[in-house]
Amino acid sequence: MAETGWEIRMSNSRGVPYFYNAKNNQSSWERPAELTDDQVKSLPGAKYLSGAAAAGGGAPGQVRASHLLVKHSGSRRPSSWREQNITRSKEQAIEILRGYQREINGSPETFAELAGKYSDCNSARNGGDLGWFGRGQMQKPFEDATFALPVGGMSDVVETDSGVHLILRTG
Ligand SMILES: N=C(N)NCCC[C@H](NC(=O)[C@@H]1CCC/C1=C/[C@H](COP(=O)(O)O)NC=O)C(N)=O
Repeated sequence: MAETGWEIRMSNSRGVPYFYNAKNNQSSWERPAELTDDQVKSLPGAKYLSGAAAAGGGAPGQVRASHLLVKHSGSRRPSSWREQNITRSKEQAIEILRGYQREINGSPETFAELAGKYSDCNSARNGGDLGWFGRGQMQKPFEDATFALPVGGMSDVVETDSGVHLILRTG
């Protein structure tokens, strides 16, 4: 809990984040006026905030996305925080990712939770959030898939040299 007592929780009923203060048991759909941008971004649960709310939006032409990456033996770096030496085949990686895709079933909250547990990218610590990026920053298949999604949209399986991904566009 941050020193202010505020944290961000996901409302199951509405499927959107809200602000909760455990110190005085106060909750609010709107961002508390006393919190600065930096304070909001570092609150517990900030990963649930949409792009605009969490990081004050990106520059024009930028998008924001989260991803769930499953690496395989052919990945450019077949190692991650989860597994020192990744030996699964690409086919196995796709099968595993399809399992997560079924469990996510279109829910951004479940996406963030599964990415946080299973993604082979360090962004797992932020529920898969990669922040804002423009064209030319990510590998092309990932960039094209993200820019083709509507905000809130989820990709099918996308392949890059890193492995296989599910992408959720958040901004
Ligand atoms: N701007 C942000 N937040 N970070 C820089 C991203 C650099 C970019 N990365 C990617 O394209 C892969 C695929 C999509 C996400 C991503 C994440 C990779 C995946 O893991 P790795 O294959 O590296 O072990 N981990 C970090 O880079 C690149 N041009 O290589």
